[in-house]
Amino acid sequence: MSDYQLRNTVLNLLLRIDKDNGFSNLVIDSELKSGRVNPKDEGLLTEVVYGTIQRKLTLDYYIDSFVDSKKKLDDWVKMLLRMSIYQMVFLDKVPDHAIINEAVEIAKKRGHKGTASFVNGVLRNIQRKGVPDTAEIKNAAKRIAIETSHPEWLVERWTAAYGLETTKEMCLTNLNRKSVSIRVQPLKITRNEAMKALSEQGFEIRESVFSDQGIIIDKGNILKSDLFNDGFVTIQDQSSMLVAEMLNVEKEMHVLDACSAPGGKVTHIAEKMKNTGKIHAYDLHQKKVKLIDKKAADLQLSIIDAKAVDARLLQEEHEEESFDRIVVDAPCSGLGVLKGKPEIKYHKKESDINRLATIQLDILESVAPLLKKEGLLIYSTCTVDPQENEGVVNKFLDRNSNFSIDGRFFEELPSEIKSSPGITAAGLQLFPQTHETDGFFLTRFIKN
Ligand SMILES: C[S@@+](CC[C@H](N)C(=O)[O-])C[C@H]1O[C@@H](n2cnc3c(N)ncnc32)[C@H](O)[C@@H]1O
Repeated sequence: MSDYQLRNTVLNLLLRIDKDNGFSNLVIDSELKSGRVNPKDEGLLTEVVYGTIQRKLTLDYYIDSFVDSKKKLDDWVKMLLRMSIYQMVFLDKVPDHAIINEAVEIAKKRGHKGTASFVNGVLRNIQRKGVPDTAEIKNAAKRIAIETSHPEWLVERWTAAYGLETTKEMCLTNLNRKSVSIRVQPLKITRNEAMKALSEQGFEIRESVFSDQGIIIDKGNILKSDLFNDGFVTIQDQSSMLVAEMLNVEKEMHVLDACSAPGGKVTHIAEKMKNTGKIHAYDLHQKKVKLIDKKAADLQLSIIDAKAVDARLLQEEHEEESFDRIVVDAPCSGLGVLKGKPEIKYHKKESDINRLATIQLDILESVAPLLKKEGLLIYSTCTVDPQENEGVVNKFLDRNSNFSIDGRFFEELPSEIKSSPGITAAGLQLFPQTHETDGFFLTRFIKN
């Protein structure tokens, strides 16, 4: 693949992610798996696609200061400018003149001579004058929003909840690439055995403190390893591993996972139960239920019964007090996973949060009667938002006096996390900047 073809592919991927609301990680993975991209170019392709999405608002701020606001740009022209400026400003692998020449070539082929000279003019101007200084933006929230490419409403919302410094740190951390962590399937391999095998294959790895099944990968592509392809390990963020760790399951228990797809946590729970007992795993979408079945089959776990049912209607499926443990890993705004799925920050609206908080509470209330007395219920989300997290927990407690937060939850947390800044009476909010994880919330209720 020539440099020109590589840049054209990057542009196509970016347009696809933008137009179809596609998840960047899925779109990139499928392109890399297609075999069309030369392995030596994989790093640059991934970096430019992610980086351009991560920095979209910053890049648009730069473009706006060089382009007349009345000029209407085609989507592809704007995206071509964004990806070119991203490389010129934030990467130093390719010289500016080569980036500009290739952008002009693409513009010539996709548009006409006029488009090419417009693209050339904007990029040469930026090369000559440099990008505008964001320090001149007086309003602090607006400045963080532009500098870290987060929508202003989100910066204001986080600032109100966690303060300006924490918000700034969180927004900056969200610009970093996501670290990969994996979980071993302990019925097939021990963590030590997996670590030894990975080290021998040249991976740089560390033990996770979140789970005795967890391994952090500092270097190496796990998707290409036999351990992954043969179902000895699965990819899971360390924060998500806490759910099964804190659920305290035992062999032969009866467990409900109300929002289960694609099956990351439910398979971990099945491993903890040593593939004995029964887990009922639900998800709203039939298509996604297939993903749970596939993950369970890959990991050779047979106790998971997956079915498409709206979790708000589970009282029609099961009798009261029939489960020892319940997990509600609720649909949420996903604002904790912006490192890996940066496009989420542009698609989410503040009004989505009200709607999601209602669904989260409805699901909790629907499954609450199904839990046995003294049973444990974990509520978790992959978001950083006080309304969806502590807010939903407190509303649930107000309306369900037979439930309380299980105080042992805080004692049982891994020692490295016990004094985490995100601990409140309602549970544990993990921030992306604190423990090398996604932003994640979890808490444990006990039924009295
Ligand atoms: C955070 S994800 C769950 C991730 C999963 N627990 C895992 O570890 O792989 C939330 C899931 O809830 C599902 N969902 C959304 N609304 C639902 C509902 N009313 N009932 C059941 N599942 C729902 C979504 O389809 C999505 O797969």
